[in-house]
Amino acid sequence: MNASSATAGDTEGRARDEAEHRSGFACFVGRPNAGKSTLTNALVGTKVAITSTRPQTTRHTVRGIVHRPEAQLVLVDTPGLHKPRTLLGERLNDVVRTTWAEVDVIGFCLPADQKIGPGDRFIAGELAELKKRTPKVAVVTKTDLVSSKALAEQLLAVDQLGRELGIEWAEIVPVSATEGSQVDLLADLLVPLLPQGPPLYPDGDLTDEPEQVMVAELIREAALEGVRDELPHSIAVVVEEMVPREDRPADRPLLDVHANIYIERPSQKGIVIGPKGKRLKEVGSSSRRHIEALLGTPVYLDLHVKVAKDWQRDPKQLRRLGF
Ligand SMILES: Nc1nc2c(ncn2[C@@H]2O[C@H](COP(=O)(O)OP(=O)(O)OP(=O)(O)O)[C@@H](O)[C@H]2O)c(=O)[nH]1
Repeated sequence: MNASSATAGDTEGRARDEAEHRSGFACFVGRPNAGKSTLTNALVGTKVAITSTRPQTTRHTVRGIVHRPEAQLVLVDTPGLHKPRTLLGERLNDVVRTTWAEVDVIGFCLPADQKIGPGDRFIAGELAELKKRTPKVAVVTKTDLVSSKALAEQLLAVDQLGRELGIEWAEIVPVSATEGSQVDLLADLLVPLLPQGPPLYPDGDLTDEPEQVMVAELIREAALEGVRDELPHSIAVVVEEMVPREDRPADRPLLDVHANIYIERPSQKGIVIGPKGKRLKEVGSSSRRHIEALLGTPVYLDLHVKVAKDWQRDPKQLRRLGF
């Protein structure tokens, strides 16, 4: 084979590869605590979405990106859809619906260890109403927590739920995100449901969430650890500034991060700060470690606690806090 025919063959091969490449957006929906964030992390292979044992901790739409030679799957992680009680709750549900309308495939997460309940039916009902014919994959999560008999029953129940509501599942996939079981299989099954197209993001990108938002989420996650049950929904974090410290030697950089933790009532200040500032210090040092790991640079973290009175019910404050 001479040089020119080899080149022509290569070009053809590349054109064929590009024609077969698939790319698109997927989102996981499901009731709070269904395991959506953990699954996103397991698929992407790094900590991009915030997980916690508390429900409704994912406020921002975080994208994780799964890179495959033949496909790129962009995961959009939404807050849990739930019956709204406050203005914030309504806004969150709007975010969820807007996301659903934009993605190429929806993964509906149902935990294997809990019977299908009203929360799941509420979401399934909304999915059935979706006008666009977006493929829906039922993902039965946390399979490590149940016996194979219980899992089989749950898979049947999910199938039945689809029949009742007129949803045609493209697939029903059992996974365990914490054990990494069937996670790759799920990606394999999602890819063919994406439209053909070139990669949407540069190779190697894991998320396009602005760094400041991710840093704020890491601080909020740390601030939520071990606090009273009513507090989580009252905390918002805004990173005001991230600037490299001047006059540092090139081999010893330092990034100054200034962030505010907002609470709703003055009475909550003590909970966040703790006796003699002990809790706030812990929040600072634990989130700083995560931020340094995320950004790959030493960080000086300057944290302040501020009261934004009843921010969840105030449209102006919600906008300022990024909702
Ligand atoms: N045993 C087990 N636990 C899991 C698995 N996936 C998630 N969890 C746990 O379930 C809890 C909730 O998981 P998340 O991923 O935060 O759930 P989520 O659906 O994103 O929750 P929201 O942000 O509230 O909507 C956490 O304590 C996870 O560690 C799994 O595969 N196995």
